[in-house]
Amino acid sequence: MTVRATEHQKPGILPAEAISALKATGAISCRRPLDVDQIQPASLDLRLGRTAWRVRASFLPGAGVSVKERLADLALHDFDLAKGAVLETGCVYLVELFERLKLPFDLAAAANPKSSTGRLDVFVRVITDGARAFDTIPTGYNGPLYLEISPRTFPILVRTGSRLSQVRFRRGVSRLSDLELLSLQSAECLVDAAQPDVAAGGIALGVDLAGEVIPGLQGFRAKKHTGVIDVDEAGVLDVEDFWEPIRVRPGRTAGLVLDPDAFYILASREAVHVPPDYAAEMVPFDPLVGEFRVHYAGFFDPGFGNPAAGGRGARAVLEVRSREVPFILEHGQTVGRLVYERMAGRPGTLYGADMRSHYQGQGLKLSKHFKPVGT
Ligand SMILES: Nc1ccn([C@H]2C[C@H](O)[C@@H](COP(=O)(O)OP(=O)(O)OP(=O)(O)O)O2)c(=O)n1
Repeated sequence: MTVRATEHQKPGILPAEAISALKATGAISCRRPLDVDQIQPASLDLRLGRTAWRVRASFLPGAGVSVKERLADLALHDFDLAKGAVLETGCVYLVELFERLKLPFDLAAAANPKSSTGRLDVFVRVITDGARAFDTIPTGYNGPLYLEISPRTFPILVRTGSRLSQVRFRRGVSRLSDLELLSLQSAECLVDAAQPDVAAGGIALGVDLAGEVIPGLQGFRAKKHTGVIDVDEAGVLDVEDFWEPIRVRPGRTAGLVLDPDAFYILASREAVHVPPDYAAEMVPFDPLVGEFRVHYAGFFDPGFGNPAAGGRGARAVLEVRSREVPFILEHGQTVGRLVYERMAGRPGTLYGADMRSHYQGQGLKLSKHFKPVGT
């Protein structure tokens, strides 16, 4: 007898409704009730708990060792986040999250910084007890979650309940092959490129350095020695206090020399679209191209850029840093790949259908903390 797979049993990324069901069955538990908007179309935002530890260095506990055991050696001091605290650049902090997981044996989870966190150049990664890899929570994991936080450019003000990271739940294998990706590209136009480049399970994204998104503007370079950014306050900061605009120089080749000490916000040349039954993730274009790194935050929600959810194709935001040496980026150069995965079911609310979505239909967009510029 064949049993018809229900939405909650099908392979794929779990939609909001199935994430709610995990909460109901105790696979997700929290020390305080979920915030109303904490479950997103294909992910759950994770909240900072009360205590932060400043640690000597980033670490992975390794098999059989708990994070608390490692903290006994590595913590320099701890402090309370209840009334808010500033996390300084160049330091590594660890915070226990409110959410705990007790995953069934057919469900794994993967964490990623929220887009707003990546756009501020705050490096965050989830670790678990016994972890041998960051941001990876294996099937059957039963235990607490911790967030490593390391602000790179701006000092940030965080508090208990701040949401810097998010987690997706995945059943089985749901990634599209190159062939499936090509056929979805012709049916749905995932990336509006004249000649889409599909390889290694991803579709290539290039960088716009010709000022096609906001005329005359290539992007933004972060200023140094700035004030503090409150991660929970949207739309309040003046762009010029934190960013220098990088302008296109008429008559010059559209390129940009990346300074290894600087952080840049750029936009993809192509508009991106995620159909409602899929979720996407931006991955580095080629790990062998080690000169620069694009993006820390790579989850793209079902409905991003989709007409059904008020989008009309939206640019991906590229968070870019050069590594050891200055590196020249050229207009249109491939900087990342979007991989697409099937959803286990279509989420009831798509990204952008809700007024709280900050980046639907975006052009070259800084994080939500800044007053809007351009598009
Ligand atoms: N490098 C990236 C990563 C993501 N996104 C887009 C696709 C996502 O669907 C959208 C929102 O991502 P998050 O949910 O991570 O962002 P926030 O939670 O910070 O924003 P919001 O408050 O709008 O949910 O941003 C992007 O343009 N460029």
